[in-house]
Amino acid sequence: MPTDAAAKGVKLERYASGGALLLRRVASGKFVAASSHLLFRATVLATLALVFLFAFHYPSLLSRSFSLVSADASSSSATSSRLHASHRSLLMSSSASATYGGEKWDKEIRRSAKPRRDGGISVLVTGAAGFVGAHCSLALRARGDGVLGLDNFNSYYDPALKRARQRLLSDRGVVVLDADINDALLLEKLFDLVPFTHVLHLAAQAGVRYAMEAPHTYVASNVAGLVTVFETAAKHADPQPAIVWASSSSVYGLNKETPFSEDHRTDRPASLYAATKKAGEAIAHSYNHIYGLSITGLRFFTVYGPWGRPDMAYFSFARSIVAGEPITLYADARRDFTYIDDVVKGCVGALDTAARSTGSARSGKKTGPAPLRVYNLGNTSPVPVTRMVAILEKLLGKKANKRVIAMPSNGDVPFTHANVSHAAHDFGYRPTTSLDAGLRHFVDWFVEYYKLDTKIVKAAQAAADKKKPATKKKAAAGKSASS
Ligand SMILES: O=C(O)[C@H]1O[C@H](OP(=O)(O)OP(=O)(O)OC[C@H]2O[C@@H](n3ccc(=O)[nH]c3=O)[C@H](O)[C@@H]2O)[C@H](O)[C@@H](O)[C@H]1O
Repeated sequence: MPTDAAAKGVKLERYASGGALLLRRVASGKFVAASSHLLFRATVLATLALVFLFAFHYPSLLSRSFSLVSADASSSSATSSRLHASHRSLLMSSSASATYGGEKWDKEIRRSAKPRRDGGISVLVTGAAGFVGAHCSLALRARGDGVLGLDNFNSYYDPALKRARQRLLSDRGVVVLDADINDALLLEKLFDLVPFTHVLHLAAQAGVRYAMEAPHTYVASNVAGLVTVFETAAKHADPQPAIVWASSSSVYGLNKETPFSEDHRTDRPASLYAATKKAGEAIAHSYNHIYGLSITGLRFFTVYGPWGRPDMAYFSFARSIVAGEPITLYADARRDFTYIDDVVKGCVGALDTAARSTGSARSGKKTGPAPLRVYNLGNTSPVPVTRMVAILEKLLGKKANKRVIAMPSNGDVPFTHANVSHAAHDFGYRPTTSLDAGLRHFVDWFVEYYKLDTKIVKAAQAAADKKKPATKKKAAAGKSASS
């Protein structure tokens, strides 16, 4: 009996627990039903919210108007956010979108692009809020040419500086659109509105060493973006414009022959940046060959000056010297530093001597061969980076906290030196600015732009002038001192 009772007890317990289980199952069944209902409602709501957000952020896809591209101006300079932001902004629009088109917009574009002198040219400048782009746009506008700029304002470096350049251009009547070179529809729209005689294509992902951190941004901008510009110019623009674009001294890569001449080997790039520029030169060849596009590539040599790029060594060193932060110098590095005004003269010379394209977007045929040119735009006098730092120290009145290390394996090359005889022959390119004179212009601008203590800097510059022998003093005073 005790065993029976015990067995019954176990059974009862089983029934009881079975009942509880049943009850729990019934309850959870109701719960599941109730939750699926809720889940269903939540999904519907979330879908509606997403559709709304999508429509709000991407009006271009729904309305067939054109979307503006602009990078997140407030993003920090931390590498990860820079990487993310610049990659995103190369191909996508960000939260700050707006629409293109409309009578007023068309009128603004036409007004900006219209030459104001007889025989003036009409130039679409890509990367117009960039360093070289802004200077070239100003120079073209100053002599009465029509200029329309575009720039994606990505945050590879401080977009506030790009906006300041945009304001400078706007004050002189040059419109710089927030737009990306990968936006083919926008480019087509611009070519529909304006019969541009020239495209000065300067938009690119710059920087030699950053290519190791963000390789795909280089492909998106320097390869895909370049193709989009060539495609539109070749197949849509009527008439086809002549194109002048920014290649780089970095294409010489591991070349050891000096000074670097356009005839030297360029098939051993040392960085991905260099490889994308070299790819650009090959792509230019094919568009010239097939479509009769007149194309000129300019190999820039470490361009510096006022309104420059904060990622470049001379600029970031100046900031670090002022802030008392250490700088790292790569031992024995030398560069053919080239002053911006000299480079601008080279760009304008290349535009003025570019023969017309020979193709037709309508027929898809070319009437004959069009020119394909490439030129070095350098200073022809390499200077050790240590010397560049010494000049900055003198001009800023402060010693740098230097750390010298062997050049790391980061895509850098130890030495550049341009032979510019082709550019000199074809459009009279003659660089005339010494590194002392050019850095002085840079420091004057730097001090004013960042509202630094001018008194300290002026005193340092006066002291430096006193120490100089008379002939050098004269050379440093002029903007176009000989190098
Ligand atoms: O001619 C070009 O085609 C390229 O020029 C520019 O590249 P670079 O000549 O490498 O300029 P930049 O970075 O200012 O370094 C200058 C020097 O400082 C040395 N350098 C650099 C950094 C550092 O921390 N320490 C250092 O010694 C370094 O070893 C170098 O010797 C453009 O950025 C590039 O976009 C492209 O246009």
